[in-house]
Amino acid sequence: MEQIVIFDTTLRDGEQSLKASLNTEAKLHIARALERLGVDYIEAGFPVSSPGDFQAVSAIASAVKGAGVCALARALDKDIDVAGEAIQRAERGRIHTFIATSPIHVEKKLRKDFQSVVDMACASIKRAARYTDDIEFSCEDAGRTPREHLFTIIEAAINAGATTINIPDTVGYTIPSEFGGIIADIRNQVPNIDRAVLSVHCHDDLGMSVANSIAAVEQGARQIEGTINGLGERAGNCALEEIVAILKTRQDQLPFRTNVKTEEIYYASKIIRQRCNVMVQPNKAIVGDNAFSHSSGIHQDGVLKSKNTYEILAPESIGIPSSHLHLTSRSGRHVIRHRLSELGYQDGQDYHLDDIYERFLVLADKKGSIYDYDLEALIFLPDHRGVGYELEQLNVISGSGSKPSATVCLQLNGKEYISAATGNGPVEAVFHAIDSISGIKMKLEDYHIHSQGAGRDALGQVNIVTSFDGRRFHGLSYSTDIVEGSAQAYLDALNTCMKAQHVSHVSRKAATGDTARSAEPSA
Ligand SMILES: CC(=O)SCCNC(=O)CCNC(=O)[C@H](O)C(C)(C)COP(=O)(O)OP(=O)(O)OC[C@H]1O[C@@H](n2cnc3c(N)ncnc32)[C@H](O)[C@@H]1OP(=O)(O)O
Ligand SMILES: CC(C)C(=O)C(=O)O
Ligand SMILES: [Mg+2]
Repeated sequence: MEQIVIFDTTLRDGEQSLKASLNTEAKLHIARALERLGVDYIEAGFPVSSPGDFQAVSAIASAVKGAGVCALARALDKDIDVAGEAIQRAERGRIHTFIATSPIHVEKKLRKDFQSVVDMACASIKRAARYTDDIEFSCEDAGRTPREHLFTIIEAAINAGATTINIPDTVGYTIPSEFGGIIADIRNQVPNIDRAVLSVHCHDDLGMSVANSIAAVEQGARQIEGTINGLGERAGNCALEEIVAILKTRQDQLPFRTNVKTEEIYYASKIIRQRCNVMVQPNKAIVGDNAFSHSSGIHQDGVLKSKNTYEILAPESIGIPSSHLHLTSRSGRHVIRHRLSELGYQDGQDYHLDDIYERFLVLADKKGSIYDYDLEALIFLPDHRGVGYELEQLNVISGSGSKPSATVCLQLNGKEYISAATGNGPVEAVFHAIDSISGIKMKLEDYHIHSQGAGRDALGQVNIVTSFDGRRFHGLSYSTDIVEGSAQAYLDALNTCMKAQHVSHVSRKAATGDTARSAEPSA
């Protein structure tokens, strides 16, 4: 199988797009991750641009042994000399020199004619040969350069000593069939093209950088340039993790190999996110948070039955420990049972799926995402529906300068009961209102609230111990709203108390004919 050379320019083109440039330490950290990943070349920087970048490129050239280290230079003697010096210590040092070839760039930016550009390119390549025999030449804005000009400058560059010819679509202007056509024409029309490796460097302005690079490979390009996470000028560069994953997944269409260790992709992506302070969108191919996460019930069911129903490559092959089944109100029963069984709970023994699923949907509609602790809360949360007081509505007014008050609406046996009360705080006001409905004044012995999970959508777990008539009752609730959670926990204790009252009432009556206090509502 033929090899595709993977040329990483995260530290050069990627770095150009950052709000703050990287220091040597950060660049070295990223370079190590890229070396671990197995890219063939690391374009470490543009040494003439600043003393700091010169230092960073030199440090990477000294430290990295597992990849070639490349330095960028304009077609100017000064740039070439500084680049040559920076890669001096590299085991495999490359100089990458470039000059724009499109009429727009030549005339408007460089303010030269095309022949001067060809001359500058050849002179800089010859100068680079003083430092290394590994010389890359790029025709900047090749995507908008007339074919004849491309053929002319490429032939001249190879004759001057360039060993890699790079065709950048600098402004991401071309479409795949067009870009593939440029590569095919270069291969067919440039007489000495076999003496160089043909490379491509695509930008993503129209979202086609990866497709254009693949089209180029199909037409004979053998080096792909890009960045991890698709970092780079404007809309970014071709995302190398996507290229490598495509080549791995579609061997049937693209029989090429790379030296990249795909299991290192996720690690490199994370290091680069953190060091560059640029996160990736959740739905980013290969490395986004959702790239291996399944959210809808039908997909989750499919993946649980056979992963390849919805996964075309294994997350482990990218270095992601496993795919993730994201629980939302679009999830179905299969995935709930699966996750609970992974957590050690058995349907029928610890919970009843239909029952928990109904409550799962209510919570998921409210919270958005459901985590393991939410599921566990659903198991342990007592369900008094239909067998005690249920909270219908709760309104609380609380703030500095006013006495906290609460209006509570409860339901019991199909009837609604409403009461309002004040308290020292909103929770006490709620408890007073509940007391006035039930007519049972439980004593609050203990009240604990703690967070299940972190973040703004964490669940508040409320544990309450009350006492009444010499007995203690435990109340528990989980809620995203701690006042509502307190009401639910208090009702839980109240409902248990009412059951106990009923039992003792019946048994006492049976034994003595005594009339114990009834727990019927007073409102
Ligand atoms: C497509 C790309 O990504 S190319 C790489 C782009 N990366 C960068 O520019 C990052 C690093 N750049 C820098 O630090 C600075 O721009 C430097 C050090 C390179 C140059 O700084 P300055 O000398 O102040 O020039 P400035 O950046 O303002 O302008 C660029 C000059 O280089 C010239 N130039 C641009 N490309 C080339 C080239 N490939 N070969 C020769 N000259 C070039 C421009 O015509 C302009 O020349 P002028 O001053 O005669 O008009
Ligand atoms: C320096 C060159 C290769 C470049 O980054 C571009 O043209 O996009
Ligand atoms: Mg570029």
